[in-house]
Amino acid sequence: MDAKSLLSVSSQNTPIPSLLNPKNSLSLSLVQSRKWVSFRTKNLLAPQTVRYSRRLECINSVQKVKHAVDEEDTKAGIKKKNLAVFVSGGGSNFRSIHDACVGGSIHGDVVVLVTNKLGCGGAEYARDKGIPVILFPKSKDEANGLSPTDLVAALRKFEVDFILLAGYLKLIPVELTRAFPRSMLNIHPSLLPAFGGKGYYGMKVHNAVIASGARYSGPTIHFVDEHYDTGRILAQRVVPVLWNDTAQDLAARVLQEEHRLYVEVVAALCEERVIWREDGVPIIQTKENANDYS
Ligand SMILES: Nc1nc2c(c(=O)[nH]1)N[C@@H](CN(C=O)c1ccc(C(=O)N[C@@H](CCC(=O)O)C(=O)O)cc1)CN2
Ligand SMILES: NCC(=O)N[C@@H]1O[C@H](COP(=O)([O-])[O-])[C@@H](O)[C@H]1O
Repeated sequence: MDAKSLLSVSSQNTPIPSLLNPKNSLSLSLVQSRKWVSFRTKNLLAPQTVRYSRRLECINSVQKVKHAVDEEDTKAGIKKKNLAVFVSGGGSNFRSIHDACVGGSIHGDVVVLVTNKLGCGGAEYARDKGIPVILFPKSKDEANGLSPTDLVAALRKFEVDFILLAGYLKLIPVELTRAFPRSMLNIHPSLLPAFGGKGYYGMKVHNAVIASGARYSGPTIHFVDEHYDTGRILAQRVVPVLWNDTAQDLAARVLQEEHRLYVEVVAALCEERVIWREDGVPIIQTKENANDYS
């Protein structure tokens, strides 16, 4: 079945997640599994799809177009990275990262979205952008969710390089942390290790910070291990906590900084500028000076 017929097939909501995976180009495979959640194709002409439709139109000179696409896929000899984003809520960090990928400031593509809430804002945004959505984990009210081993297999099929947790509220099982060593990040809305761990998510974090009288807060981005919020810290930003701040005021100030920080850090990750110090602490090589780290 060639790509064009796959495109028409997808309009019947048949899942063809690999369609948007740049690695599959014209030899697209149809994923025959009732467990995939298909994506809406109404806005299939999202930027990355326009690039593929150009490839479809130039089928007779695929070598020239493919070469052009390959140039887009490598930057200074570095392969473009495939990203999986995990969300449970509105997905504003996911949108920031996706926008940065489309705009080119992140040398990556969001190839799949994973969520435990199919109706959340992040999943809706993904479907509107033609990004495949996977339900994880299985639960009593979402029986169609994937098991950890099925999820690892699905992420391998998408050739995912990095996993980015962005407001995902379930514990990532050890099957995933072992399958993606030093390749999974999470963003947390406090200066870890303070105000982290089980029970610390969303507004609960900001309420605790305000109640503690802390004068500073801010986002932390860390690698993910098998426990909540204990992985190696990669980046932090500090924002002030004002004397008359409500938890909502603080949440908004931290979230604004999250959007900036996550895009900066994922850009460094995709450009292979994350280095591991001998003591196991990850650091970021600055874009401007290869001898300077943050
Ligand atoms: N293995 C890991 N999994 C996850 C991590 C991690 O560091 N390692 N980070 C979290 C994100 N997170 C904080 O950044 C976090 C999310 C949720 C919770 C929590 O207490 N969840 C509740 C359930 C909430 C719900 O279902 O609505 C709970 O487990 O009781 C703490 C921290 C993502 N996964
Ligand atoms: N402990 C995890 C946690 O609390 N994560 C937080 O959830 C929010 C998700 O917002 P978003 O869905 O708009 O990106 C963000 O503030 C993120 O730091």
